[in-house]
Amino acid sequence: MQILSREQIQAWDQYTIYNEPIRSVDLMERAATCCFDWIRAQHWRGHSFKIFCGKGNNGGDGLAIARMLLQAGFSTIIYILENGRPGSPDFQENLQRLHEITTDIHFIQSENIVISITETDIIIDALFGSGLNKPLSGIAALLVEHINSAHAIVVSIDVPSGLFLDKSSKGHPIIVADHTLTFQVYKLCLLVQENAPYIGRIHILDIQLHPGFLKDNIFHKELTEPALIRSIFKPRNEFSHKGNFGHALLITGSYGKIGAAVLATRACMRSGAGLTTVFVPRCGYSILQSVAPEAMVMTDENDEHLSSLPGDLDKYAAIGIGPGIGTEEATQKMVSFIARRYTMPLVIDADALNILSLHKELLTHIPADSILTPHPKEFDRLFGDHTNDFDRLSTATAKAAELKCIIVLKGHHTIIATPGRQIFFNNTGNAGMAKGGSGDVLTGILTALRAQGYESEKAAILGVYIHGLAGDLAASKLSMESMLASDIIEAISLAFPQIY
Ligand SMILES: NC(=O)C1=CN([C@@H]2O[C@H](COP(=O)(O)OP(=O)(O)OC[C@H]3O[C@@H](n4cnc5c(N)ncnc54)[C@H](O)[C@@H]3O)[C@@H](O)[C@H]2O)[C@H](O)CC1
Ligand SMILES: [K+]
Repeated sequence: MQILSREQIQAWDQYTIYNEPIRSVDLMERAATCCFDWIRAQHWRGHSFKIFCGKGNNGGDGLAIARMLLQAGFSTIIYILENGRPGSPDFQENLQRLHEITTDIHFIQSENIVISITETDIIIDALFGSGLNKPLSGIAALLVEHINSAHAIVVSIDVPSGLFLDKSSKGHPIIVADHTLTFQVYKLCLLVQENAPYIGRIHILDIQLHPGFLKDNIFHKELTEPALIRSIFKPRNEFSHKGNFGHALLITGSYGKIGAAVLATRACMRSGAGLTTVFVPRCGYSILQSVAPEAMVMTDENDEHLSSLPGDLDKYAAIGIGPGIGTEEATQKMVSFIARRYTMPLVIDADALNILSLHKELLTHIPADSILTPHPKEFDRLFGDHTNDFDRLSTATAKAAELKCIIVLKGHHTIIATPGRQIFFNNTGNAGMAKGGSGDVLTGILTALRAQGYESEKAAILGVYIHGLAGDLAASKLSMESMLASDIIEAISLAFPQIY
């Protein structure tokens, strides 16, 4: 699914009106009908509706929904946030239609907001949608605060009012929704971590905007969906042998962090690599040999941390480096040598990223098409502090292009930024994966996919998806609270069949 900017969504609206063709007010009616159908399907009994409308088209949607609820017999009161100016034409048309069936329409025009909201109320938030042009202030801000301090279920239409679609709304007044009914496609503001407190559960309503618009335009942001994943996935040929699936090398572990090596190794083997070799300090030898007997183990001359190279790097189809390696001076030298001399793409994670942050000049040397997998803190160490997720996204886009690398910025919707300035938002995974070890598992999966011949960009999109899907399967069996990174590895076997 493409993710459109505010301007693109407005253009799509106009394209539909012109090409379907359909009158603007009828498109609003279609959008409102989708919302009404969703609301009715919730079977909220014993509740009454309080609908808060602005005077733009988001408010127009609210008025149309109010009419439908009243006609279906639901107790409904309408509140309009007055701004002293006429509403949009479609708002005015819907106000007139509503006047024909109710007088329960109230205008909010003073800072003294006395509307009582109880726990049995359902709030429909149709104050502002994609037309928001500045942070809410004055009566609008007070109204948002009033709604947020009540304990009613809040359903936001299109976006929670106060959220900008494409830029940060940090620190501004924003409705805290339980459900967001958004039209046609995801908006960027519904995918970034910083807005998680406001958006509740997202429901995409198909209001049948004209499909021609998607064919006639190019988009740079996309949600990864099963169809895309299936188009990337390469089924195994029956006549293949282990040599066809590549030899993966994992450069991992230090004293006290051999677990990271174990997790990355086991995830790599579970994700289809033909052969897996793991390079660890000597203290990791017996551990790896006992918990990962299918892997080959090579040890550094040092007991506790890595300080040398694991022989000839060119014989491996893919190399993953970083989980648990620490940042000892000798380890820094080893990472620096590999970053400078190796020419095939690497999967670079965890402490290897921290080492790059300590020697930023290395960034320009890392092999093209390498996959970097930072979480937000590692990302900021690499590329500088960011105050919000939108800025982080812009930097990821720019740096992926500049360094010709794939940047996998880990989060609720992990972001994959490509050298071609394309951004993919992953849509699998859950909060149960926010635990130590999950990242090591991802490194193993990505290295395995690279070893099997997937190009880096495809390996990143597919690997992040599989990782999240395995996490979802683990959570459904074991709960988000109790699942461990090892459980994600076990669930990889169940995740693959789901994308065949
Ligand atoms: N294709 C679709 O997605 C459809 C969307 N619909 C709905 O229309 C809104 C967008 O409507 P629009 O009139 O462009 O904008 P808003 O209703 O969000 O508000 C605009 C209104 O408010 C004023 N304003 C903006 N910011 C502020 C502020 N901070 N304080 C005070 N006033 C502000 C602005 O000047 C305008 O007057 C979309 O979200 C959908 O809900 C269609 O119904 C169907 C198709
Ligand atoms: K809204």
